[in-house]
Amino acid sequence: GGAKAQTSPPTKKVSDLFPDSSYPVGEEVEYKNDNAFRTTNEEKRHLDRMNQDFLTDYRQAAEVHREVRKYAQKMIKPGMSLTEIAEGIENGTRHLTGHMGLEEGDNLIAGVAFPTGLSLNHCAAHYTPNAGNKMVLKEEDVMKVDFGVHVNGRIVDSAFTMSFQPQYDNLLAAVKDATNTGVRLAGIDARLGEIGEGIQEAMESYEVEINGTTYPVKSIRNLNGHTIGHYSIHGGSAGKSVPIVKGGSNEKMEEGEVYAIETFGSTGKGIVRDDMETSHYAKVADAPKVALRVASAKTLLRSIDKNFGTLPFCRRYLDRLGHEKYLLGLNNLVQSGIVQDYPPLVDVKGSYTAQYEHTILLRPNVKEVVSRGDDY
Ligand SMILES: O=S(=O)(c1cccs1)N(Cc1ccc(F)cc1)Cc1ncn[nH]1
Ligand SMILES: [Mn+2]
Ligand SMILES: [Mn+2]
Ligand SMILES: [Mn+2]
Repeated sequence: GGAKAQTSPPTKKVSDLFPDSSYPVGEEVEYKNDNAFRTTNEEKRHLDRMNQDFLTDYRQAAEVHREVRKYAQKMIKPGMSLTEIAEGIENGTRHLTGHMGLEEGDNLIAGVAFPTGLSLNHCAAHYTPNAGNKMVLKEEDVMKVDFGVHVNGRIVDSAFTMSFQPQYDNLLAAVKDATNTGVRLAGIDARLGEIGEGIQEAMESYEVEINGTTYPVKSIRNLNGHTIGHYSIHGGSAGKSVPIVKGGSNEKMEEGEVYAIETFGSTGKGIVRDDMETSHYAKVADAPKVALRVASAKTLLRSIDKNFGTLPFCRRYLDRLGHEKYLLGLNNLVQSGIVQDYPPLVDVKGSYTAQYEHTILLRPNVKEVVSRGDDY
């Protein structure tokens, strides 16, 4: 394409590709039934027009996400190390937002919103390589690519699954269908429990044959979608969860909320537990002011505050900022309740899990699937 086309690897800021902040609007879906009035209601449209900066920031982050994942889907091949995959995605996000995140505070303006999840096979979420990781993507792997982009704290949390053998196609189809069902059922006044029921029904209508054995696809019952707040990946203490199985709460979705609709399918037990070495961490929003005994914990906490705030980070990001021998301090911050650790979440060994995730905006007059692309 002309001057307006993105390079591969992606290097051009999207703010240069879309002058006057004219980023693509996400998929707009009208509200149904009792909320259908919102489409034309002047007061709701006025409220929406008042959110221009919020919408522009969200759409810029979403465009970065689409362009980076398009590159990732093309470049990721078996034989590549997980580290080079993660760094390729993170550097794409940094170049396209124009924020490399090396100077203090820079990553809080725009850039990487949380660690690049590259969870394999029975591992469903929160896995990214730590320094020294030698893992290489294999042809038989099922990899969940879950990464975040933010602009001024407006976080796009979106994920997809990559596989290289057709035997996994039905597993991926089940989860893509389940996530799209969740996106369709979501809306102002939609009840969280009913969304979970619909997701599970779609998910569990599939089966998949892998290496000669046929498995029913199960919805992972202790994983869920979630609200997203300003610089807050799970909507903080008032955050809501979107179940992906029946039996959830009667609570309703509300006007102005932002949700990550994510579903996970599995050929295993359909339950995950913590396992393996932790890579993902985040400062707790209303953390207690604890007197820190460990000196290194103090300097580390100052760096976390200045570079990530409450955005999740991983050990590789601390390495990149020049921190060394920080593990004692980091573990002290976790023990003190100042930083939350997010260990990898795994189903049983030998099982296969898949994920799709979109971020949706419950605007006053319309539902916008801001992370929608022509890929998923
Ligand atoms: O499972 S969560 O911890 C959660 C918390 C409350 C409801 S769901 N989590 C939030 C998160 C935690 C750490 C991260 F580095 C990034 C995100 C969901 C998620 N993980 C990846 N994409 N979405
Ligand atoms: Mn900028
Ligand atoms: Mn995610
Ligand atoms: Mn999420």
